[in-house]
Amino acid sequence: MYLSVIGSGYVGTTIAVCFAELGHDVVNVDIDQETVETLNGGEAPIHEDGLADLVAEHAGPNGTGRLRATTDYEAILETEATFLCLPTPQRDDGSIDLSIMRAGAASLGETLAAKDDRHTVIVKSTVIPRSTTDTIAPTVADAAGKTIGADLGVGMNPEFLREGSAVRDFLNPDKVVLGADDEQTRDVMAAVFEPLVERAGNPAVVETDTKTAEMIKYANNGFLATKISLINDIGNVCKEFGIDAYEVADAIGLDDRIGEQFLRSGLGWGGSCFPKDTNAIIAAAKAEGYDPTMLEAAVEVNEHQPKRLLELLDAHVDVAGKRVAVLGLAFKPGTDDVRNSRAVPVIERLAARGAEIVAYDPVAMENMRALDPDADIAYADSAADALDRANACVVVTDWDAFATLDEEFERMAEQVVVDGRRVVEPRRGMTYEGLTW
Ligand SMILES: NC(=O)C1=CN([C@@H]2O[C@H](COP(=O)(O)OP(=O)(O)OC[C@H]3O[C@@H](n4cnc5c(N)ncnc54)[C@H](O)[C@@H]3O)[C@@H](O)[C@H]2O)C=CC1
Ligand SMILES: O=C(O)[C@H]1O[C@H](OP(=O)(O)OP(=O)(O)OC[C@H]2O[C@@H](n3ccc(=O)[nH]c3=O)[C@H](O)[C@@H]2O)[C@H](O)[C@@H](O)[C@@H]1O
Repeated sequence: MYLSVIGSGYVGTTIAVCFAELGHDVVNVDIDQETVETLNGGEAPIHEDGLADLVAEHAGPNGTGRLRATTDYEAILETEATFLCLPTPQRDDGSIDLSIMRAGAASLGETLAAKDDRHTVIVKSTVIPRSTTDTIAPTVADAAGKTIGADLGVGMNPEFLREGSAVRDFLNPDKVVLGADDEQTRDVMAAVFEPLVERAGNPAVVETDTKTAEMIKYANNGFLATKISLINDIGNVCKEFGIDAYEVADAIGLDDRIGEQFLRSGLGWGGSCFPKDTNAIIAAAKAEGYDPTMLEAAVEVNEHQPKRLLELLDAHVDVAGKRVAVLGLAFKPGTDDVRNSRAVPVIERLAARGAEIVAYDPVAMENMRALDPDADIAYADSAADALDRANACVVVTDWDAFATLDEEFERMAEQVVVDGRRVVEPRRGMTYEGLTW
């Protein structure tokens, strides 16, 4: 099929190149000229394992030609279905901001006004229940001067990929959720995903309506975020008793009703989605008159973890005027994304204490510098350089590279290490504190 994907970020680029890999022809529409030129040059605009090879294979001068990018929405006219992969950030009050989705939907509708045959729009972005039917579909239809159902189908297909394993996750899903409110749209969505379902060994295909598909996404993220906050809450209890929360987690993970994944207690969750999606569904539920206590508690525990890390540091070092090494800036290993990274509140608290901050991350330093250009942070070329003459070290991201550090700690003025991610091996002469172990 000939598909269009609006938005070429972590999700849009990943699904566009994977759809090309699956045999579809794809045009990626983005407003960012640099992103478009990077893709058309056969290079990946984001750092994701396996993405660069697929982009080189399908886009650019030496590619199959199945993927191209443009800033021109008109390119959508020749396609059969369009995925909307636009940002759905949070407002200051935590509620979802659909303004970018509405802008993209309006541009899409204006373009579709010139199309004669039926077109299918598939919302990929994470949107609160009823957004597709009450906001996005009407915006497209009004701008196109078309009728939902007759000449316009609008469906919802939530995405579950994780950053750092985006390509692998998309090509090996545990489920494909097809949210549609009419059979014709559902059939088009099933046809789009048919090559993926076949290649991925027949994962579950969940066919439902659009608002249920929207909710499945929030429930998925809400459950995962709450699972992490629960193991962090239990981890904080363990710490008070001098118990290793990881030993406890290993044991309870053997119960297949709990499962061993997402039991790594520590600094908690960051990223572009868990924070905004938990806040968005909380705000949406409250607007409907229900107060989701558990989800609110998950957010509260998560916000507490950076504070606990600094309390452990304070117990060993008064960092005022002292050099503190921050190891890790990305919100998790395997990505250069710093959106809502736990490094941000940790660095804020260190700065508030008057510490001299020197940070290192294998790939995310440029993004952190761009996120907060005025921050008084020195950036080191290596973990060893960050540790040089430091009076303390806090570990924020569980990069594998930090697990092998050993004699580098000799360069510290004082070997005080507070580990937020259970990644550093304690060594002789080191004052080591684990956040929940
Ligand atoms: N990042 C992730 O791991 C996942 C994100 N999602 C959801 O997918 C959606 C997109 O997220 P990301 O890909 O992370 O966003 P992103 O910020 O990485 O990419 C968004 C892209 O849209 C482009 N854009 C903005 N306005 C536009 C417009 N009017 N027309 C065309 N392009 C426009 C931007 O230039 C950017 O390239 C969000 O709703 C997010 O919650 C869902 C699953 C995973
Ligand atoms: O909607 C999204 O954007 C995505 O959000 C998460 O994916 P992602 O945020 O990329 O990364 P995760 O691997 O889920 O980690 C999220 C955060 O939880 C933290 N985490 C994860 C696992 C764990 O055991 N403990 C823990 O603290 C990580 O450090 C990270 O800060 C979900 O896992 C994806 O399924 C979803 O599609």
